[in-house]
Amino acid sequence: SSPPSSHRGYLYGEFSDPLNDSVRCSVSLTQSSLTIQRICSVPGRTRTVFNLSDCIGCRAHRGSERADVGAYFTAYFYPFKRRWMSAGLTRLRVEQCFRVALVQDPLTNLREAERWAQAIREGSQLQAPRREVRRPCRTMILVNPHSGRGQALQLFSGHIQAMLTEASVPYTLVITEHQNHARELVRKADLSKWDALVIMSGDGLLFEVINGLMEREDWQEAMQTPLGILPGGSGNALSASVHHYSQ
Ligand SMILES: Nc1ncnc2c1ncn2[C@@H]1O[C@H](COP(=O)(O)OP(=O)(O)OP(=O)(O)O)[C@@H](O)[C@H]1O
Repeated sequence: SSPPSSHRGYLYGEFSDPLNDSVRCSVSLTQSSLTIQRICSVPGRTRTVFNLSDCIGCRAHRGSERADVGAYFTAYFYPFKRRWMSAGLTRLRVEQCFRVALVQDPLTNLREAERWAQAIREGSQLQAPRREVRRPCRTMILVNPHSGRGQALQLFSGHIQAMLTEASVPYTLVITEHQNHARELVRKADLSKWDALVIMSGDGLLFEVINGLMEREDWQEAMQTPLGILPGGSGNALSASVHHYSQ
């Protein structure tokens, strides 16, 4: 890789494809976007632009092979795309990984990958004015394993867990064990430990959590805690309404 130049809000570098070292691309980061241009002699559609407002996170890491001196940074985007055979737009996950091999020293390469990852993370946070929760967002996630067809936990580990890791969201998972478990927990919890409470269930568990918050002595302050709902029930009417009105 050639050494990147940087000045206010701008970073430029040349990296290789992690799967094929001979495929190289130039990457430039501005305050609002990440542009990837494939370096090749054949003209064509080789330029891709990602908005940083669609980026949920970026991490730097070493390769899986010990002998690999290169380091990597991977950015996770969720741009709106048209799903095949579907009329509406939906957010689809796109992962972009780059190999940094400036020098033969793995640590220097890792430091450079970290620098890029941090710049992309900071840029994406600045581009998301609607995100009101602070970062890192310490989250308590309550899952009712019996919600819907009993698949809420499976949905969590299949879809949500990886997104939280990619977005560097530290979380504590609580699997409810009985009716009113969430209500009692929230009523007594030290809410200063959490920046957000997220419920993965149908409507019933959110109802419990709101009741638990309202039953506290400090309910006025407690009700300011950001709440999130991930559809895990059968109907998910509340979750669909919240999503609809938040657009
Ligand atoms: N481990 C548990 N065992 C039994 N009941 C539970 C448990 N955890 C939560 N509950 C209770 O189950 C009720 C129903 O949960 P929830 O609304 O999440 O699922 P659902 O009824 O399947 O979803 P939907 O409302 O979409 O049909 C809640 O009111 C909650 O009190």
